[in-house]
Amino acid sequence: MTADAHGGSRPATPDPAAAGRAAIEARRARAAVKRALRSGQRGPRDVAERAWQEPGSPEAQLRVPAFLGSLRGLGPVRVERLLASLGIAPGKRLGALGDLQRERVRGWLDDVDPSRRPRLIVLAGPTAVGKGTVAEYVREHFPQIRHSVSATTRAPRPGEIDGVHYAFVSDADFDRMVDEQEFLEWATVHNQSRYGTPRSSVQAALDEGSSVLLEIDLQGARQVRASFPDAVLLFLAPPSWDELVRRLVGRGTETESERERRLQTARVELASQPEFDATIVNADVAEAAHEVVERILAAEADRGAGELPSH
Ligand SMILES: Nc1ncnc2c1ncn2[C@@H]1O[C@H](COP(=O)(O)OP(=O)(O)OP(=O)(O)O)[C@@H](O)[C@H]1O
Ligand SMILES: Nc1nc2c(ncn2[C@@H]2O[C@H](COP(=O)(O)O)[C@@H](O)[C@H]2O)c(=O)[nH]1
Repeated sequence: MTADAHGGSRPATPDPAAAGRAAIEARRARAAVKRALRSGQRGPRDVAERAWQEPGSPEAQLRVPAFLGSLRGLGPVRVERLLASLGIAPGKRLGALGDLQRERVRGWLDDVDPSRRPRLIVLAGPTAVGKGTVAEYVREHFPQIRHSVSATTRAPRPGEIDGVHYAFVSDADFDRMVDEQEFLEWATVHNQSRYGTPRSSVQAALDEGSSVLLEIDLQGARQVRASFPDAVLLFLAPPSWDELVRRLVGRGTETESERERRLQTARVELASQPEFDATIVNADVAEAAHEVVERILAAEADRGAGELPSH
């Protein structure tokens, strides 16, 4: 609103050029969602859930026929029949579906690809090998894969955001979370700080049909292996020891003594590679991230991950 000559207010003058630019941008964003669906880079379940969680998103603005028509093997005739059987009008946007229609879409998507099951994926490896960097690439390029946000008692590094990179908690809070069995696994890492994977958010993501990536240490990986035999354990290895040290020093976030402590743990972690389902060498971030995703997709197509047992 802007003030008028009489001190009142009136709606801001519409700016047709700005509105036109916004419309073009929105169209582009919807086209990107359709491309990702067509290429398999994003799954239909992920797109639908995003549409229902974020009403303003490009996913929510996508019309249902455009959404369905982007799935492999669905031509216009099958889309029309499907819309009729799901009781959805052709002009409807994905985000505007009612609860019953959403349930019908979910059920149909589950039937379409019953072989695909969400999996718990562990990405472990020595300090500074690039776990966080590779996980970030996966997060940016493959949003259908969820990432668990761990709780930790260590202090945030510059630029780290509470709730995004970690939930930074006090020792007392961590004790309480352990007592209340809130962690799916937890460990004291590098003999210094405690880190744990929250059980409830991981279970929620699996329930929504998404695989979940846990970026955790070797002790955590072993606990996951023991509790969830279906989990896939990936080991990220450096091209060489010298390169690992270069990356640790280059990151510049630890003191000399902290680096020494981390490198001691790294030797133990490197020796544990045979315990993992696969080793991926992180020479190039994009290549390593694509290999991680290929392993996840192969595991999803392989067999189901059951409910998380309570322990
Ligand atoms: N393929 C790569 N080539 C060169 N540098 C890389 C590569 N991958 C990661 N790095 C760099 O290595 C450093 C460590 O990466 P990152 O912090 O992701 O490691 P990490 O395994 O998560 O470490 P930590 O376990 O200590 O948290 C960063 O400076 C990052 O930019
Ligand atoms: N067992 C767990 N290990 C975790 C978890 N979250 C992170 N980590 C690992 O800790 C080290 C150090 O991390 P940094 O951020 O302080 O450099 C690294 O190996 C992480 O993978 C967790 O929830 N459980």
